[in-house]
Amino acid sequence: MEQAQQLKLQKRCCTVGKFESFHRGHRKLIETAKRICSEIVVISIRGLGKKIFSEEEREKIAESLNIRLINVPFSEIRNLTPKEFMKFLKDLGCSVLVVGSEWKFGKNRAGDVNTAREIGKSLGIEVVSVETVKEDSEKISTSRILEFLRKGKVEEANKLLGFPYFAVGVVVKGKKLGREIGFPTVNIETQKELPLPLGVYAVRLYLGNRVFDGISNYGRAPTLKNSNPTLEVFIPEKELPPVYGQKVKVEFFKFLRPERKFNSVEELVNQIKFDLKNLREFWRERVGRGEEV
Ligand SMILES: Cc1cc2nc3c(=O)[nH]c(=O)nc-3n(C[C@H](O)[C@H](O)[C@H](O)COP(=O)(O)O)c2cc1C
Ligand SMILES: Nc1ncnc2c1ncn2[C@@H]1O[C@H](COP(=O)(O)OP(=O)(O)O)[C@@H](O)[C@H]1O
Repeated sequence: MEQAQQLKLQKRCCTVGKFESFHRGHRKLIETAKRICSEIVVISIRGLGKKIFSEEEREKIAESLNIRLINVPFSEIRNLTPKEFMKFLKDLGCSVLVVGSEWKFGKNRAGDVNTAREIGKSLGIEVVSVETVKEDSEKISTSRILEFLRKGKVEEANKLLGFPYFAVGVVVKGKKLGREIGFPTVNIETQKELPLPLGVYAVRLYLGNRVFDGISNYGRAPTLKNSNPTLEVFIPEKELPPVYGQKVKVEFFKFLRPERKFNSVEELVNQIKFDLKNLREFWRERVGRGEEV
């Protein structure tokens, strides 16, 4: 084996932060770490800031990135001085620390990358800093992504994330009214409250090892039900197998329109037909732009 490769195999790269969303900034850190180390540990400080994924969803992302995710409550580390914090990393077996250039750490955020480098020398931890990843001259952050999601700006949020925003949930029984009006939907109980405005979205449904393009209504269905906000997905031109109790994933691509209360079922049906036209248009444009289908 080549010597450089052998050295890489012995190294454990660690990276520290909230890591709520694994956005493009976070992923640049992980990619940098993967070039240096064979093992990557993401030390995720919990209990700070805004959330856009459930814990299980974050674990799924970590799995897909082939990294080890260690969740550490903020209360456990909040009083550690920079020196104590670096010692904590050493005890976790970190030989390299990969962080963003603006990273601050330790009690009262007293330490920065230079402090880490200095302390790291005596502990045998190499510190690698990564330049801030920006979009439109502004740092990519989970709170920026959340702002976009809250406004229904799904495409903008996805651009910062670097992957489609998604929700995992379990298929539950609906009222079966959808079937009566010609649009049977899969009703999904999500693990988190969606930060999205109530309305209609272009989505992709992952069911076992099958993937379906679909349209979802996230809302109360005020025309027929007036329920608590529920995520429902209709798959055009496909008959789905019975899936109650199954875990599914829904990826969001575009907000098509806000949810409305219609005066009659006929009006609702006509609107859904129009939504389906818009959905087809959306996928066509996406293919036209050369984005993956
Ligand atoms: C694409 C789509 C858009 C919808 N938009 C609305 C809407 O704007 N307002 C509304 O009251 N119901 C709307 N619905 C209907 C309800 O979301 C729901 O499908 C219906 O009440 C059936 O519920 P069930 O699955 O419990 O039977 C829409 C459904 C679909 C598939
Ligand atoms: N846009 C970015 N570009 C580069 N590194 C980033 C970016 N955002 C966060 N990081 C780094 O990722 C690690 C985790 O940061 P985190 O606390 O999750 O940041 P945020 O909440 O701003 O997304 C830190 O080392 C931080 O410096």
